Formats: sequence, C-alpha cells, structure tokens
Amino acid sequence: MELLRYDDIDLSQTVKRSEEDVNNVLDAVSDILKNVRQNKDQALKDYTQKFDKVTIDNLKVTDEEIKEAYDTIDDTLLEALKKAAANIEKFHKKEIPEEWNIEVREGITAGQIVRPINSVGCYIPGGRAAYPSTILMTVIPAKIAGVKKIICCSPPQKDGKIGNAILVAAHLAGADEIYKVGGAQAIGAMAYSTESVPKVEKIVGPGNIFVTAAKKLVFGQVDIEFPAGPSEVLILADKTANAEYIATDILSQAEHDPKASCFFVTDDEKLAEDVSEIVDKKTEDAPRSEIIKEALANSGKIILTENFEDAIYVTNEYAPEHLVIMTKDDEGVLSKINNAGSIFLGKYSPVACGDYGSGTNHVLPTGGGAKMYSGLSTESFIKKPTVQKITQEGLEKISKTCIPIAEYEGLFAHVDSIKTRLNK
Ligand SMILES: NC(=O)c1ccc[n+]([C@@H]2O[C@H](COP(=O)([O-])OP(=O)(O)OC[C@H]3O[C@@H](n4cnc5c(N)ncnc54)[C@H](O)[C@@H]3O)[C@@H](O)[C@H]2O)c1
Ligand SMILES: N[C@H](CO)Cc1c[nH]c[nH+]1
Ligand SMILES: [Zn+2]
Repeated sequence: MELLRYDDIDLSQTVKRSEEDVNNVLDAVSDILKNVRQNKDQALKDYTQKFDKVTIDNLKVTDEEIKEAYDTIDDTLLEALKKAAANIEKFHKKEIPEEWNIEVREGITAGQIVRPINSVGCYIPGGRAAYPSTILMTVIPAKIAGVKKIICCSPPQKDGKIGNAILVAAHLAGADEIYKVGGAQAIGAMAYSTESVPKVEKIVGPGNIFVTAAKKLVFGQVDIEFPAGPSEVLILADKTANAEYIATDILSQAEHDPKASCFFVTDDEKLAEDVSEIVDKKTEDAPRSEIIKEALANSGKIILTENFEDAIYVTNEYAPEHLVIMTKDDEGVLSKINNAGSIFLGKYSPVACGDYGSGTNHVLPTGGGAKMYSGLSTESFIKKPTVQKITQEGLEKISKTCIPIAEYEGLFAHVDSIKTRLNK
C-alpha cells in the first residue's frame, strides 16, 4: 500500500475519490434513463441483456420463487438473517422521531407530527456480490417508519433469478414486491414507472457508479437519500493498535469494488510500515485479490502524520463512510470527530459487524458526503409536518411581529389575511 507523509501531500487532492468517476458516467446514464422513460419494460429487458447477460421475461419475482428460496436456503444462514434483522429492528425503532407540541408564546402552540413517506424503492446491489444484508438495512427502517408500499430492485444472477438469501431477507423484512432489474435502469424504472415497475416517492440503497449517477439524475423527480457509492473505510490509529486488525478492516472494504477507497492514518511510522506489509501479503492470499489490488492501487493510502492532531484533521477532511478508531483513548478521539458515516470504536469493533448485524445501518454516505449527510435511518422514511394553532389573543400579539415584515416584503395580501381576522 502506498505510504505518504502528510507534510508532502496536497490533502484536498489526496482525499478525492469515486465522485469524479460518477460524474464521468452521467451522460451515459442519462441516455439509459431517457430510454427507460420511453420504452419502459422493453428497455429494462434490453439493458439486462446487455449488462447482466440475462434474458428476463417476467421482471416481478413471484410467490413461488420466494417459496423456493425458503426451501433452498441454508439453515444457518436463515438463522443469521433472522438475528441480524432483530438487531437492526431494535436499533432502528429507537430512531423514530417524537411528535411534540409547545407553547411558543401565549396563545400560540406549535409542534411537529410524524408521518411516513407513502412508497419507497430500495436498490439492492448485485453485480460483484449479492447483498441480502442491504435488503435488511433498507426495508426494515422503511417498515418501522410505516411506509405503506416498499419495493426492491436487484440485478438477476446468470440463471435469471435473484439469489435465495436476497428473496428470503426481503420476505423477512416485509418488502411488498421485488423486481429482477439492476443498474441505472432499475433507478429509472422506480423514478418514472414502467408497465411492471411502479413509480415510488423515494429511492434508497447503495450501488456502483452507474446506480449512484442515476440516483443523482432522478433526484427531483423522486427523493433520494444521498449518494451511497463504492465502499470506503478510514482507520485512525496510534502506536497502541494492532497492525493485523487494521489490515483486515482495509481489505474488508477494498474487496467490495475496484473503486472502493481505503485509508489508514497514523502518527506512528512503525505501525504504518507494518500495516503496509501485512496488507500486501494478505492481498495475495485473498479470494477477491484482483478487486482488492485494483481498489488499493486506485485509492488505498497510508498517511503518516507528525502528530495525532494532524491525523484527526486528515480524518475529518476525508469524511469516511466508515471510521475505525484504535487508540489508547478512543472516546477522547471520538469527541474530535465531526465527519464520518458510521464509527467503530476499539479493536473488537470491525466494520464487518456493522455491515451485517450489530444493528446500525450500512447504507452510508460516500465520496465525502459524510460532511453533509448522515447514513440511512428510520428518519429517512419519515416526514415531519409542523402544526400550529393560534388563539384570538395570540393573533393580536403575533400580528405586531408579522405585519411589519409582510409590509416590508410588499406582500399586502399577507397583511390582509391577518388584519381581516383582527377586525372581526
Ligand atoms: N455505501 C454503501 O452504503 C454501500 C453498501 C453496500 C454496497 N456498496 C457498494 O455498492 C456497490 C455495488 O456494486 P456492484 O457493481 O457490485 O452492483 P450494482 O448492483 O450496484 O451494479 C450492477 C449493475 O451495474 C450495471 N452496469 C454494469 N456495467 C455497466 C456499464 N458499463 N454501463 C451501465 N451500467 C452498467 C448493470 O446493470 C448491473 O446490473 C459497490 O461499489 C459497493 O462498494 C455501498
Ligand atoms: N460495507 C458495505 C457498505 O459500504 C456494506 C456491506 C454489505 N455487505 C457487506 N458489506
Ligand atoms: Zn462491507
């Protein structure tokens, strides 16, 4: 892995990552979306043939296919999915926002109510790996929020089916419909509707650069959560950390995608060298070594700083999807972290646990999005309309605040709507 000294680099250039690639495919993805809008199911089938090399007749997964998935799934995997689902459910129930109402001034009460989005589409990646875990991470919070219609889209495998674990996870989590289509074309289908796939109000879920570009382009037509692109991890550690643990966290995110990004930041030169050596060695033996090598060559960096404050600065500038902190004072370091999607404290908290079932969500902002957004949560599926009630006395008092501002803005119908009531 490439080792860079903080003092020798232009940090703003070093932390740049896959967002640039997303921008490079916007034109191609825009053509895909246009075709889906015009030719609907036929476009979905043509792109599935072109990109996934599969012929699909029926896009919608049938009840028989779900039953077959239950019949064929491995018992241990089924139990694991159920336990993961229970943990994710417990964590996400805690995220339900409260309804509240307060007296703002005498005669004016105001508050918020909590309402679900009506329909949601969950994108479940399926190109380089199958992601039943992503079904749990997207459908469960939507269900807890009270979303009435939850559909899922995922690319079919070479046999034209969706993997049994994805179908079982979708059923366990409570998805209403599942469609065998992936990539930008799936996002287009959920944004515009086709003969088979209904339009939804919000699209969530991670994916490769084509999926991420499509979500950016349909934003406005539908809501999206944020760009959740190729996986990332940054490990922030001092000399007390275990080099092998750090190396395993790097490899675990690098194996997702050649466009994954993995950074290790430390102020300890020996640890930096050890991690570099272990990563290189483990890469050779890894089952997905080709993907890992490409990812690390593109965006795998070890940054060595002179002091730990600089290491924290680099971390906040990179704003990782996942941040692992392994230091002698993890909580103290945490208090200085502002920008990260999900944070893992201490040597026994590998990112893989958050990826699968310790309860937190794994759909997280990438490409520096953690500077502006939080990860997917129950709140992502909820709207919070405000409500107010004003008494006659309250109106008299607040009119003295509102009328001068309305007059300044030249909006006299606004003034009139208040004065008319006062004069009655
Ligand atoms: N940020 C997160 O929360 C999170 C969570 C899980 C996974 N991920 C990421 O999701 C991504 C999954 O990517 P994937 O590729 O495995 O699956 P994917 O389902 O996102 O993409 C596969 C689809 O891409 C389309 N495609 C392939 N080549 C194309 C081309 N040349 N032009 C247009 N479309 C094309 C195909 O339609 C195919 O079905 C990875 O980058 C992984 O790191 C992110
Ligand atoms: N690490 C991914 C998010 O970037 C989530 C995931 C799913 N399965 C394994 N990992
Ligand atoms: Zn992962």
